[in-house]
Amino acid sequence: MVAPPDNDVLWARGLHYSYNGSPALTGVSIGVREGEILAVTGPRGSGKSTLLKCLSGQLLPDPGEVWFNSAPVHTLTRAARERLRRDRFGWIDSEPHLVPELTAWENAALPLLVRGTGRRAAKQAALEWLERLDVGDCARRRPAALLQAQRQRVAIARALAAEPTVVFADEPTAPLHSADRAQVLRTLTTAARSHHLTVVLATLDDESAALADRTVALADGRRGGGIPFPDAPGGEGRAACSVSA
Ligand SMILES: Nc1ncnc2c1ncn2[C@@H]1O[C@H](COP(=O)(O)OP(=O)(O)OP(=O)(O)O)[C@@H](O)[C@H]1O
Repeated sequence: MVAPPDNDVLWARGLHYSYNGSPALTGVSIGVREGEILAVTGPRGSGKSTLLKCLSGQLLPDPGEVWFNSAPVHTLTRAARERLRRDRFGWIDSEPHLVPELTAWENAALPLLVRGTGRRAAKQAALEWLERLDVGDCARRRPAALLQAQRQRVAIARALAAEPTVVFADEPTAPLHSADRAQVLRTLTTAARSHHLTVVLATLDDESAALADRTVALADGRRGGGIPFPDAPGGEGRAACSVSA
């Protein structure tokens, strides 16, 4: 096993993953640099979600290696991977999946509370993020009393309030209308830049991908190629793409 390059917070090599014998990833390698926003694009079924789940330790590649800093995620026990996800990673799904019995602020504070942060500090962090995401006035309501778009904003606040090292966002604006989509994505990317978070964003939509520093395209579980941005001559900067298959 060879450790990843120093400037990659996440690094994966030769990822394969199959669901009941049906291949979803076939030899994807990728490096994600600290503090960058990386968009993973590709049509439905191309393997974006599976890649994010392998990178975040939810799924174990077979075969393949995933490293988070100097930790070989693919060799960690299930309990160690769960700790890593709880303490260092945030996850935003295309559906909000909130706890129905808890209010919006309690949902947003949940990862901090689980991690042992005091209730007052956790509440304050949750309320700040709910405000930033324009759902501060929903803080005391339960999910059933919220619109789907409001619930999704609460789920995004929940991922960011815990100040993870890496945020995995799997089509995070899918339940939002297009006007909301741009605003929420901008909030997410601005927050990532100001808090120096690394973001891996799976998206079907070119507008969302354009907010990223780099884009990696998947097709049929393999690398499709990076989409060059106009302001990145020579394939460097925003267009540089370290995925290979
Ligand atoms: N739980 C599962 N069980 C069986 N097959 C699955 C499962 N999840 C994904 N797949 C299959 O794996 C392949 C890759 O799916 P994946 O969800 O990773 O792609 P995706 O690019 O994220 O697609 P989408 O945009 O629709 O979410 C697809 O063929 C999909 O049908």
